[in-house]
Amino acid sequence: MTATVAPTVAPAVVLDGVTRTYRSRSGRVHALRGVSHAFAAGTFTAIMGPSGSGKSTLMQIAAGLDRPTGGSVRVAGTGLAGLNRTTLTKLRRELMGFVFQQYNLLDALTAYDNVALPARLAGRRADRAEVIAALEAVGLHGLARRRPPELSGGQQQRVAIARALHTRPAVLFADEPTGALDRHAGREVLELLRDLVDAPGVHGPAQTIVMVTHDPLAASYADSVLFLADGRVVGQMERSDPVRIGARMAELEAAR
Ligand SMILES: Nc1ncnc2c1ncn2[C@@H]1O[C@H](COP(=O)(O)OP(=O)(O)OP(=O)(O)O)[C@@H](O)[C@H]1O
Repeated sequence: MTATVAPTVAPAVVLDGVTRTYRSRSGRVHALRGVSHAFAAGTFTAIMGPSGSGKSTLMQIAAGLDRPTGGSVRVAGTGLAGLNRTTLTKLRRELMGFVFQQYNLLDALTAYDNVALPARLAGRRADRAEVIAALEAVGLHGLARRRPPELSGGQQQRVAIARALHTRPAVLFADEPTGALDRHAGREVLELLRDLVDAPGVHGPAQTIVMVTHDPLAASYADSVLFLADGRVVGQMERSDPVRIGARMAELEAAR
């Protein structure tokens, strides 16, 4: 009998024993105390935890925006340690996309030009078909000529997602992407993120997403939720509902 071996896909992001210590006036702050985790390619992970648990630090380090005090980070097979700033910036542009609570769009530019901007800043010509494809992927093709003030908050966030996707990143980092949106617009953005992982045929290869959030509803769209407390991973929950996720968060808050 032949054993069936599941195909192994290299993880998009691997953190191995990552520590981060900040020096402050009141002494040392251990923001991360040894975090190891592999974010599988083509999966959507939410990072949750009480305020100050290390979520932003983890995201910054995974994205090469900050360096760990100890341990290592690999993104799409490349170790970030020892890369100089220029190489790291290039790697970030090529491998990573970012979406934040604030959309960070330029009001003077159309949606199309906002999406094309990163390629232009990198000295490349933005491919028209690819920009349109990115806008189509977020459901905004018909609004390509509008400027951000002529779009709703949810539509603006979708432009920001299209801008992040345009470079076809190996991993999309999202920091509270629905934090500034009302519930309805927030759900639409979360459904879009979910679709990017579920429907690779429509949008290109299955997207890897790492999202920091305080919102159990947002986390319920992820394949798994990684819980942090006091700089450590204290649990992981496979795709779950907002009530269970919220209950786990309440336990962590109560234990502080
Ligand atoms: N630049 C810094 N200098 C000193 N301490 C810092 C710095 N950045 C973060 N910290 C500390 O590191 C710890 C983790 O912070 P971090 O911002 O990663 O937490 P978080 O889980 O993202 O919090 P929040 O949910 O409030 O955004 C906190 O105690 C914070 O005060």
